[in-house]
Amino acid sequence: MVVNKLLGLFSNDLAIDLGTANTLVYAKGKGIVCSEPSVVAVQKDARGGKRVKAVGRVAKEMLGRTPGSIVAIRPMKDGVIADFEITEAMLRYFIARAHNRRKLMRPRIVICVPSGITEVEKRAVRESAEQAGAREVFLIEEPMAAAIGAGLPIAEPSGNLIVDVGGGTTEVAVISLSGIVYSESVRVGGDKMDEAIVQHMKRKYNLLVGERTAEMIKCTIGTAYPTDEAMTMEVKGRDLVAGLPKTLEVNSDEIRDALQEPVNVIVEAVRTALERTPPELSADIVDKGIVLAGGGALLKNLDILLREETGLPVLIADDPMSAVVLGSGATLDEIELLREVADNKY
Ligand SMILES: Nc1ncnc2c1ncn2[C@@H]1O[C@H](COP(=O)(O)OP(=O)(O)OP(=O)(O)O)[C@@H](O)[C@H]1O
Repeated sequence: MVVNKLLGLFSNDLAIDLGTANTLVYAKGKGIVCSEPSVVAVQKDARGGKRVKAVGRVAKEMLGRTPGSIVAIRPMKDGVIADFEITEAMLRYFIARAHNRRKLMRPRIVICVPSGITEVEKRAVRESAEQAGAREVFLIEEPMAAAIGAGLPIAEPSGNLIVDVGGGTTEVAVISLSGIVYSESVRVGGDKMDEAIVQHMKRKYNLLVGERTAEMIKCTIGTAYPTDEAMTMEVKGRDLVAGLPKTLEVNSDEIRDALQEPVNVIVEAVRTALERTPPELSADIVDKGIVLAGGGALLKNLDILLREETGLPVLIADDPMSAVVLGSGATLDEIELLREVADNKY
């Protein structure tokens, strides 16, 4: 135990939740050392070359606010790498940050990937991490990491249903005996909810709002199921007819209607998982209920809606946004667990 602790102190192994919305890094022996939006601001020069100007929170501030020569990019889209080069630059930056920019031995890295991604996409993630300096790369499927991070007894011969609602994807998985018995990944998550709010503002008010404003509306007054009292907030955007900045008030009922379509896709994915779960494991889930993780789990009353729709108890993980990185971080301390749950097809 003491030896393990000491090894942890000197090791530079990392676990990374490379998410569509946020990237979290866990360093062995230290815990979460970095949690930043997955955004990179790139400056283009006259010859078409690209230079990374900012990464993370600073780059997210620039989204939708950049002059012509700078672009703020989200290199991950729908849970997968949309821009390989920028993802690699982002990973390199986060790895350096996690190590306080000290050049140490090349780390062993555990990276979480959505369960629905193809072998080609997996190879892209693996190569990105290798290019960014990893000595050895292990891939773990997000719902497995989320289940470990949420403290579910994944190794027991008993069914656990985990729903991880991220920015780009929602992963629904039934886990038993350290394996995924059934999984469903839909490319709908927080981003699609933001898009639905942008569309609603355009359609109903002729008001153009940016994705950051839409996200703020969702996090402030967005709900999946009616609340006791309606909430309101002021929203600023650009009037599409007059072309001028405008402020107006929106309420939680209309935002709930706007969110209905993406939220229903999530509910349907959970229903499908329940229908396809082997009966013995279904019986376990009836007792233990559904566990929600990922930032989308924080959408108000999503747990209540799922409870109404399935008749099952629904719990939200203690720290839903960190569940995936905490779960993958835990595998750095338990090499046996890592070998059991990692995708070792390479
Ligand atoms: N209070 C809140 N209410 C609703 N949504 C929220 C809240 N807080 C965060 N979110 C949403 O959670 C999403 C980010 O969650 P998370 O960090 O788990 O995703 P990710 O891991 O980056 O994505 P993916 O798993 O798809 O790769 C964003 O869409 C964000 O807007």
